[in-house]
Amino acid sequence: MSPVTPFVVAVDGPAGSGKSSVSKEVARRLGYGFLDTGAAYRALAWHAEASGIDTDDAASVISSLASFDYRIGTDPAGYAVHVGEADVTDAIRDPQISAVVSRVARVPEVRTHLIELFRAIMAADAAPGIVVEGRDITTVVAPDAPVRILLTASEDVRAARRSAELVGSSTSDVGEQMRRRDAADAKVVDFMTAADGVTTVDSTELDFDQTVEAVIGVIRSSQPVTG
Ligand SMILES: Nc1ncnc2c1ncn2[C@@H]1O[C@H](COP(=O)(O)OP(=O)(O)OP(=O)(O)O)[C@@H](O)[C@H]1O
Ligand SMILES: Nc1ccn([C@@H]2O[C@H](COP(=O)(O)O)[C@@H](O)[C@H]2O)c(=O)n1
Repeated sequence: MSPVTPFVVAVDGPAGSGKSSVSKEVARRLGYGFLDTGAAYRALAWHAEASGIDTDDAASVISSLASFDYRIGTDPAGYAVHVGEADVTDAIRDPQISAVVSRVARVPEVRTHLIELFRAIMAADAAPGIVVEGRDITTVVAPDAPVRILLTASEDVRAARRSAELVGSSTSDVGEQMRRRDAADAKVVDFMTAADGVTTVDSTELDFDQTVEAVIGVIRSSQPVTG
């Protein structure tokens, strides 16, 4: 296993639970790096579609890894995702990518390849800590992280928050797409129940700032008091 930076904050949870937005803000406030792992699966789905590959065909998806020139920064203030020369930061959020991303994420060779990449990024990060978020971070990518959090919220609240971002989409359609993606992803990894040693932060009744503070509270309570 590759080495990881000394202070990793691992965050997982279901779709729309706030993993990326909350983790990014936590990292910004603490001066930590931020790694959005879902962006890599999304970018690979984008790359496969852009290359005319059938994302249902695992062998073709695996072969697309050879030309997958993926780059993501860890500065929470300068978040950007590139595949080759293309800036795909916005394109990978398209509902069309959300609809197919689970197909590439279920391929074991893809997961092995990307998990190695995530561990290398974590190990190379120069910040004093790094907040890493995605479906399997507390259980597979960084099971030994000193802080492990399952960020969640009720299905209705998650659907309402996500649909508020998407112009022209009803909450019920968005909720249905999230349910479908969570069901597909849950066949690969469990992100609905907290594993041993993982702290649950439920933001159903919290606003964004309260959720960020709750996560920072968990991080602070897990650090030894000095001085
Ligand atoms: N506590 C909160 N209160 C209000 N809005 C929130 C809260 N937490 C997150 N949000 C908002 O909910 C939306 C979904 O959050 P985000 O995209 O970070 O979720 P995610 O878990 O990364 O989703 P996905 O796995 O689908 O990428 C965003 O618009 C975010 O600003
Ligand atoms: N650690 C991860 C992260 C993501 N995935 C897959 O990617 C999809 C998109 O992730 P978002 O966090 O951006 O929503 C997600 O639905 C999973 O299919 C993963 O498998 N493991």
